[in-house]
Amino acid sequence: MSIVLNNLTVSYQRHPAVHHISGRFAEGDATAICGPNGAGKSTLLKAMIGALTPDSGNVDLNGYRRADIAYLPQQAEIDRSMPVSVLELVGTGLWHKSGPFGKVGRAGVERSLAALEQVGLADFALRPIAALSSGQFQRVLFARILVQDARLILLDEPFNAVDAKTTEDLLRLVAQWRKEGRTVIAVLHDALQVRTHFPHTLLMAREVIAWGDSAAVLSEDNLRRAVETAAHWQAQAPVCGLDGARA
Ligand SMILES: Nc1ncnc2c1ncn2[C@@H]1O[C@H](COP(=O)(O)OP(=O)(O)OP(=O)(O)O)[C@@H](O)[C@H]1O
Repeated sequence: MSIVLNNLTVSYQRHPAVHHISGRFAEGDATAICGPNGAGKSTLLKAMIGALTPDSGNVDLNGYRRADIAYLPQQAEIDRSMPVSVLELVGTGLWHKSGPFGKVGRAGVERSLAALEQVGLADFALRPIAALSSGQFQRVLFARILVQDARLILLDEPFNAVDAKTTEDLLRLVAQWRKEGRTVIAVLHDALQVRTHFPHTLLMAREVIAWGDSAAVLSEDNLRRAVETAAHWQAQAPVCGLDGARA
């Protein structure tokens, strides 16, 4: 079962952010989505979860329902002033079982605590989420994905503003998800990370620049083409750096 993009176009106020993209994400595979700032990467993920409606084309989820998809937005999109504890936030990962206002129950609490243990934050359960550092908060969001137990995991820049140790720990979870046969799709800017942990890459600049084996896709030539394509509609366009840094 794979996820297929059929000639997908998604626009904001009729300006396409994703333009005629076709291709497929294989079941159980880990794919990175790379490209310059403003290339439409986040827009693509939002279209995949149904938060944005395509102007044309479609996303064929091949039977995945919304409850089968765990989606991690960019941290900047999450309101951390919400008065909820770490444990409560992790428990919302069970929403597809408990309903939006439902109680998670003892089993749910235990599952959430186990997930927090797995991300190294067992002692943080009762703290307010506002009191966490960026890296700790990202660990909590990964714990939420663990309890959600989704077949398809979409991550938008999951290691942004996260230190090396936390990134390493969270990448271990990604490796575990791959072993468990889950499909992982992550927007990333670090080419070294992509090559090491994600066998396939979609390099995009509104349209597909290249899609396939990560090492081949992240060639200097393709990265240059991504920047050039983006330069038509953007003054500045950083892209995956070959040295692993955000160029
Ligand atoms: N809510 C919105 N309303 C209008 N335009 C938007 C909106 N969100 C994104 N855009 C525009 O759509 C384009 C693609 O944005 P998107 O956030 O998908 O890119 P991205 O590749 O994820 O970028 P980045 O690497 O900077 O996160 C950009 O030109 C952006 O300005």
